[in-house]
Amino acid sequence: MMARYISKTHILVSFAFLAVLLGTIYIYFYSGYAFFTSFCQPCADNTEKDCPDNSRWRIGDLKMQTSLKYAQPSTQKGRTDVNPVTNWNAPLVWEGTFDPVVIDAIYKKMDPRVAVVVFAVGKYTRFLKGFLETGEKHFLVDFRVTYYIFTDNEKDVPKVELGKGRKISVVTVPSANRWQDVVLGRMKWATITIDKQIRHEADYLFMMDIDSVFHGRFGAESLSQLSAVLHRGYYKTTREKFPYERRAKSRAYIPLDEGDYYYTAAVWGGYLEDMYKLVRYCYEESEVDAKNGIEAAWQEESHLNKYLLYNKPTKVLSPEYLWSDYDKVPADIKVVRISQLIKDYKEVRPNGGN
Ligand SMILES: CC(=O)N[C@H]1[C@@H](OP(=O)(O)OP(=O)(O)OC[C@H]2O[C@@H](n3ccc(=O)[nH]c3=O)[C@H](O)[C@@H]2O)O[C@H](CO)[C@H](O)[C@@H]1O
Ligand SMILES: [Mn+2]
Repeated sequence: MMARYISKTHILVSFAFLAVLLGTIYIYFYSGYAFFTSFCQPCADNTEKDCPDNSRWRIGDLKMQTSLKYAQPSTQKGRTDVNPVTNWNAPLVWEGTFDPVVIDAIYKKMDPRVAVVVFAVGKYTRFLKGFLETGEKHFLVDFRVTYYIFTDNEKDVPKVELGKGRKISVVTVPSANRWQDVVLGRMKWATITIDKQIRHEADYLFMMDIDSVFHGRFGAESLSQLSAVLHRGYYKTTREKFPYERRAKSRAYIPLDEGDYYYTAAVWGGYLEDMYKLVRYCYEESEVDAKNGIEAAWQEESHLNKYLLYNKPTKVLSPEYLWSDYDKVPADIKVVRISQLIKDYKEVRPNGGN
């Protein structure tokens, strides 16, 4: 009787042990596989050796030191003239929706390596000095920043004094005859260079136009997995007026009755691998368009807007994060953090036009 009882228990325990063992083996292999595919998939040649672990830096616990002094946040008072949240519950960042003291205290603990990709091809090298000098005053001050300057003219890259932990890295790219080829070429050369170099050196990446000057704080409040900026020209416009690509033949096509916002392609940022995926998407989609004999209305900006409609950004930045000297500053823009310069399009671009 006792022997039979023991053997029953024994069998049960053995089964349980076997189940746990098989489960563990399955989870180990399955999640190992999922992990492998999730971070190696974005690599161009899909080989393991070219896939460094860029999951190291993530916006993590929002920890802050003790004894930091700052104004108490209110549950009642805040911006009421603008909407500080999207309908998918992501922050929409405006002056007055964050406390720089708190944000800096939190994000400096995380200390990401930030890459800024800018192109200065042809006559656009003239914008480098102003961009870099003002960037040093206002852009992620005290953070680790590397400006990747893509140019066809290395000798026109100015010497600019950089803060501690900040660098310039020059990448040579070919000249172009059409400005459209430069703006679309950005997606191609950025894809290649992120793949080869930048992903080994950075955790976070911004893509920016060079024809701009910083005027105010552009800080860690802008960081998230994927952050996009509202285009200053369309942030109060109904969706059918957005300058999305409207021809169904293009991969960037968006129908008139769809759309959240119109985002600019002149400032966008995110975790390195998320940005890599998006930059590469814009490159590949524009290649498909080219094969079909079409170029999207606003080049990579059209593809970017298509992507962000169906893959929502985790933070939306107000037009404070890219204004333009062409436009008067309205009352709801309390701070112009960075602004596009007025330029003579005909003179500065290889094939004129705007
Ligand atoms: C505010 C905004 O929405 N900007 C977009 C708008 O820019 P813009 O009209 O401001 O275009 P742009 O002339 O600044 O060109 C975009 C960027 O490409 C680079 N560049 C361009 C031409 C050239 O000969 N050499 C050179 O280096 C440079 O970094 C420049 O800042 O339309 C472009 C093309 O559709 C892009 O989508 C821009 O992001
Ligand atoms: Mn521009």
